[in-house]
Amino acid sequence: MRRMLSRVAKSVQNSCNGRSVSTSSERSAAVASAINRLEPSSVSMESNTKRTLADLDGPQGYPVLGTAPEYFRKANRGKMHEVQRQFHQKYGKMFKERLGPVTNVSIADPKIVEELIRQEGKYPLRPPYESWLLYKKLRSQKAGVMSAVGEEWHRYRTALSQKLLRPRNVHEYVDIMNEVVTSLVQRIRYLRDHEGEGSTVPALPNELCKWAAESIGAVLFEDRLGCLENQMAVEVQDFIEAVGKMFLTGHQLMVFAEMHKKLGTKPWKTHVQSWDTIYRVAEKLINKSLDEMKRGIDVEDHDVKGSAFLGHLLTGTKLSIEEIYTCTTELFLSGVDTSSNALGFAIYLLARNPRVQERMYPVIPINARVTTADITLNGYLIPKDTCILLNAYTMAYDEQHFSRAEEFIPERWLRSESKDVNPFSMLPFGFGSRMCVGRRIAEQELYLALIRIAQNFWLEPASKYELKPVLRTVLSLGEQIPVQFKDR
Ligand code: HEM
Repeated sequence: MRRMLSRVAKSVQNSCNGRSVSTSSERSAAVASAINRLEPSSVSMESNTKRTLADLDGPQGYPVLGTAPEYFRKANRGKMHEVQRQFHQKYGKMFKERLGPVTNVSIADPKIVEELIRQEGKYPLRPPYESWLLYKKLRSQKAGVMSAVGEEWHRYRTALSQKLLRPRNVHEYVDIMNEVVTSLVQRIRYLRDHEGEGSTVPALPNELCKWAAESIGAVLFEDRLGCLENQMAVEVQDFIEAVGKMFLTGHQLMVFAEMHKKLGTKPWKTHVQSWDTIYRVAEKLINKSLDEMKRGIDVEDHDVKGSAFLGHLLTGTKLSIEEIYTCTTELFLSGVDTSSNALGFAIYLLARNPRVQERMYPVIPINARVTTADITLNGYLIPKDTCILLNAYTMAYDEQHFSRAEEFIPERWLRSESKDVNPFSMLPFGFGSRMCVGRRIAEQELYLALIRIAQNFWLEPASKYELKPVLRTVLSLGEQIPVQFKDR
């Protein structure tokens, strides 16, 4: 981690000196993986108990609908993480609920999270939304690394991990990512001076989505998409909006997706249109990059290389061309809402406290697994195919796991201070062989962006706007961030 930071710092320094050096040849040692630090703790499997799902407590809910109406109540819309937290407060660290036809088990205790994850098989299963599967069937579209299951997923994952998770490979993108951050800083300054009031930047969350799209685009296509230009390509803005809508409607269609499809409801139609736009724009960008690569080969011009990432998928893996398109599309869309919201919440919190920590807003507040075999969890026999919700948000606010849980105490994450923290109480990128494949990319993007923003601006709270976070699969910022950017 220290090496990664020093590599990042070097690039930041270079960009401050107004130059950018290519350091692709530099060998960097592997960033210490959090996974390797996580040794199994003494978890009791309690296999001698006979408790089953029937013995597990939880909210009763309504006939047929179960607890679904609770989440669609006006006051609770977009706040599933809060509702889950309230259920945990009432029913304890493990409860069950029926969401329409599906029974879910929710857990919010690091020991139980560890117990679950230590029992994962070769192909961990994070449940894809039913609406995604319905869309793919409708358009005869293959699943990619985010949505595939079993052996298919494992093949994709193996092909992608080499480029995306090896620190040495990720470091090669530091300079281009840093150039993207330079554009972001310029854009913030421009919007603040020309369109903002009182040093604020209107619609900042959308600008941060553009930054995230530009940044992941730079990795996947090794090209600048122009998202942070005053006149950006309409198509990429369409893509960003479509990603937001796809995640929002995917969340809304979490229960009864099939029924929405049959009735042709508005969320279903929006969902389909959003996916169509996502695939259309991504395909165009991939085509452009592949054409460039071909042109370089045809004219034997070594300066025209196209994307090293796509080149690797084409020549270094056995993925078919269709699989390359699908996986690249899923990586592109996964990199937008996640990194942008993480950066936005960090900016917001920095403005309120320079010693801020972003864990207060884990952007994936609820992760999930489907059991691939019968298992014992916290003394309960959980059958195969049960959906388990891992409630990071609830754990983050639990005094049992974090003292003064509601306060900003960034020092708690210093190595010297964090020895009493159970690592399974905070897994922002998930865990195990199915953890976030973009983790190293996201960390590098965020270090660069936060360092450069802090170097350029003094952040202060603004009264003009209000933060209204909404859960739309990813915990998102809403329309505005109440922050003032003062020049340093
Ligand atoms: C701060 C930013 C990010 C956060 C907090 C985040 C978080 C997560 C989490 C919690 C998961 C589920 C892991 C699990 O089930 O154990 C995940 C999966 C995934 N993420 Fe990220 N992510 C971020 C950025 C990115 C970026 C930039 C990319 C694109 C390169 C990306 C691509 C993916 C993909 C493709 C998956 C599915 C992996 C699989 O199923 O094998 N993420 N992410």
